[in-house]
Amino acid sequence: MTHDLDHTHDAGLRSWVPGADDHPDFPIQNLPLGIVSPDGGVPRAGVAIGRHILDLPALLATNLLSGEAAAAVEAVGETLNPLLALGAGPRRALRRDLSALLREGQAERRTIEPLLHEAAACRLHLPAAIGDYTDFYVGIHHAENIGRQFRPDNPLLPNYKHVPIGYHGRASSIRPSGAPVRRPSGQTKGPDADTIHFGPSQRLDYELELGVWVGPGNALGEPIAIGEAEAHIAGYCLLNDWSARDIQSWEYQPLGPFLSKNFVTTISPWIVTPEALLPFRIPQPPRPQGDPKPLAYLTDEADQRGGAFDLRLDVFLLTPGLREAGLPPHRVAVSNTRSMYWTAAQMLAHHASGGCNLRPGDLLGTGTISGPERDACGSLIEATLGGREPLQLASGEERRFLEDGDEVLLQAHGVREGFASIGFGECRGVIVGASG
Ligand SMILES: O=C(O)/C=C/C(=O)CC(=O)CC(=O)O
Ligand SMILES: [Ca+2]
Ligand SMILES: [Mg+2]
Repeated sequence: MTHDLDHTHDAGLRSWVPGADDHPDFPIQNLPLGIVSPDGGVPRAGVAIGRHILDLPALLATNLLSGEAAAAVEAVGETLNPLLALGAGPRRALRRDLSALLREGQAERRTIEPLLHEAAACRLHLPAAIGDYTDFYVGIHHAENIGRQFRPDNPLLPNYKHVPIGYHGRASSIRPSGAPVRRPSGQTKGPDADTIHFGPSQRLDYELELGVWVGPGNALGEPIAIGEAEAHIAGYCLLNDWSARDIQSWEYQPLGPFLSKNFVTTISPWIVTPEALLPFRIPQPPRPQGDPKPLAYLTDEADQRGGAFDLRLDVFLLTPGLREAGLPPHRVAVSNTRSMYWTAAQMLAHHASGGCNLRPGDLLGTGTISGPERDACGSLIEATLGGREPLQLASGEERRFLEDGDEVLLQAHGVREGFASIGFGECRGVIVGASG
């Protein structure tokens, strides 16, 4: 990696903000950036610290931020795009200053305390205006599992281990955590049916993914070298690529997913920075024997050494039956980003390799991240083997696919001995009935 662990990562670091040290997602070692409306006010930049959000424009007005950090906040309006565009320098300066200002023993505590909002009283928005969204397919276990269902004779197509496969998604329907997910209607054809039908999807599913936020980006026609790719990544979020499997299986050939995946995509609203995730970087897991070496434009020594992540991923399902019985959400899966066949840098370098320009605030999805086991599946179509083996819930309910009123919650956490654990915050959505 291009930078190192520093004092902001120390496990012993404590914050004066009440509750921050014990927060499962947002201790002082994380400091993710977002756009919030405190108490219905105008959207502005904020940083999550425990159960609170620090108002960044208000902090700027105190003159407590140093030059480069102040420039980062000055750039921001109602979206973080201008800050993402500045790249790593100002973002790191801001992290250093925030870490110092929120640290236990900070003499300016009395000045900063009034600038904190209770997160529960804030509305969280999309952190950036997303110009373009692309979804990859780097979860190799998912690709094998779902490939087996869509193409039993040919699950993993021959290009998979050479090309980071992706499809262009839809930016307009990306929503922050908590927004309702309306069941889409669409065209379907049962496997043995001879008629084609239009109506509400009967095989509604979720997909457990990470989102990758693009930073500075490239000019049209000027590819990003793999060794430079990290410098163009501004941060990460959780991403749920809601998918209507019945619509998908009928529409997807030969051009790929279209309406089956563009009705809504949910993301967690905090941008977790590459700096915060530094302790959880790992070498790229070695490719299985016999797999081809990636081409040179996808190969970088530093990326191989530390371009992958060790992040625990969880999927929970809360149904109306569980809710009414006062039972906890059902844990459907525990997975890990180690199952990514390609790194974020490889995704980004590949995307730009033909000259396509990536712009600040563009979003890349990794694709569904499933582990090899049944209880590590990042989608229901995998977990229930296409609906053949439904989930059995403590409420007595069964689930093959999502029903109206079901809520899906995704989580991601970095957990490593000797370091503070950090999380991504919430990525949740409740299914509401189809319109009309
Ligand atoms: O293999 C297929 O035809 C379809 C795959 C998907 O539905 C997955 C997709 O959106 C990419 C991913 O999430 O991995
Ligand atoms: Ca997907
Ligand atoms: Mg989608």
